[in-house]
Amino acid sequence: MKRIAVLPEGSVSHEAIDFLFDGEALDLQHSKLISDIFRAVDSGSVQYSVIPIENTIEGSVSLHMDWLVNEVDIPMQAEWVYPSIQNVIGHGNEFVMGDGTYDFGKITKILSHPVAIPQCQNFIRQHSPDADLEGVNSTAEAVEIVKKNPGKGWVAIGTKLAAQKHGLDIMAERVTDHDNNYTRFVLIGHEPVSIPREPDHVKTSLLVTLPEDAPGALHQVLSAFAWRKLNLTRLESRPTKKRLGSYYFYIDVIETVDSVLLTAAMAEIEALNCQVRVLGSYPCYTYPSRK
Ligand SMILES: O=C(O)C(=O)C[C@]1(C(=O)O)C=C[C@@H](O)C=C1
Repeated sequence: MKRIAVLPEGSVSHEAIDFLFDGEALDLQHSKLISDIFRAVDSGSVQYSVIPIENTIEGSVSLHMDWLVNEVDIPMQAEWVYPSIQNVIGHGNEFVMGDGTYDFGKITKILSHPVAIPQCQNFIRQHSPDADLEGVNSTAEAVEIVKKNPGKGWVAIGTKLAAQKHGLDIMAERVTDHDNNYTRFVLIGHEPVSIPREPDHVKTSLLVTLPEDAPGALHQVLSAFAWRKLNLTRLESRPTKKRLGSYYFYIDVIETVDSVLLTAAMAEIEALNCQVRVLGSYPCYTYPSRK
């Protein structure tokens, strides 16, 4: 049975890993902190860890991308996209009105993961503009905190799974600003992983650092992919954190790392005095396609 570190029961990450393995029995080690989830592979307590890296509404989960690059050296072994369906969860009796609907104006505090709160801005602005907003370690933790604090007017933004686990009410369903709210997850680990279905495609993630003061260097890097007709699906700059104005480029390519074309492109980029680090070459799965 695969041992996998993941955020607490009822988190979006938990729902997402169950989807990836399609009901396969897994030995899930739930941890409260994403930092512990990153470290779990290196400490040997698990084979793989589940890391959310990008969201449709919020974009990159920068903290997690930075951890992948700066804090650990663990390859990505699979990527999948899963819907982040967020709901308002609370002790319904604190807010219920005579007609059975909820008075969201009575909400004093909304707790959730800092990435989930901005996904629901419109709902919050419209229904509970005066509520305090508090970011916690996961959507599941937010639901647990609300459960333990009845009578205070607190609600959480989280999954139905978490509401069920803690016996709380779903006061409003699907409250994200856009229906197509998906999160991209990666599985990191030192060994390739077997997943019980065919991937949609294979991708390689590269981290490219340009030489200093080299005008046109990024253009030349991109040309190495372009003239080989290699399909890039992500290009993002992040600060190297070494000095202001110094960046690395995070590049995803739809190709396996050992393909002739990508090997040649990487050699060309290195010949430009760029540093190239392979963060992983892995199968990708898209919800809900099940090949
Ligand atoms: O808090 C959770 O439920 C998580 O799985 C974490 C996380 C994230 O870090 O992006 C995952 C997806 C959600 O959209 C919001 C939060």
